[in-house]
Amino acid sequence: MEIYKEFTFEAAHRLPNVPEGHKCARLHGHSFLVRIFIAGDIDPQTGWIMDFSEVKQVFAPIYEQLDHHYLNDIPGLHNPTSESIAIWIWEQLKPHLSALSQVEIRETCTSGCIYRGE
Ligand SMILES: Nc1nc2c(c(=O)[nH]1)N=C([C@H](O)[C@H](O)COP(=O)(O)OP(=O)(O)OP(=O)(O)O)CN2
Ligand SMILES: [Zn+2]
Repeated sequence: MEIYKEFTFEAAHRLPNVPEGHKCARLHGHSFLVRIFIAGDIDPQTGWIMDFSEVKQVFAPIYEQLDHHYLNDIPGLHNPTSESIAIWIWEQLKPHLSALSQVEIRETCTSGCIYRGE
């Protein structure tokens, strides 16, 4: 079974590698949505896979780096596409959350990506 915890953060970015004239080369912002998925078995004692608040606690320092920041300034996010952000979050989170199974990013209401570590 999988559980997820959802977060939203506000951030600005621009995409430096898009073709000339592409709208995303210009500075703009999004209300990003992040879903952190955890896979595992239900503990018969607690009745849960993991406490949602534990996911929140582990994600907190990563969240602080993202919320109300200019993403291009963050080391490792010089080209902050949804894909790069998902991989960046995965690489920071996985060492602290071994049951992490998926990171989902939604950049707009209609656009996003899912990363499962490969
Ligand atoms: N594969 C990706 N494509 C695009 C990314 C990305 O991260 N990965 N990012 C962007 C821009 O950041 C843009 O802000 C979001 O894209 P888009 O869906 O085109 O935004 P719109 O709100 O304008 O979408 P409409 O459906 O056209 O209204 C671009 N591409
Ligand atoms: Zn954008």
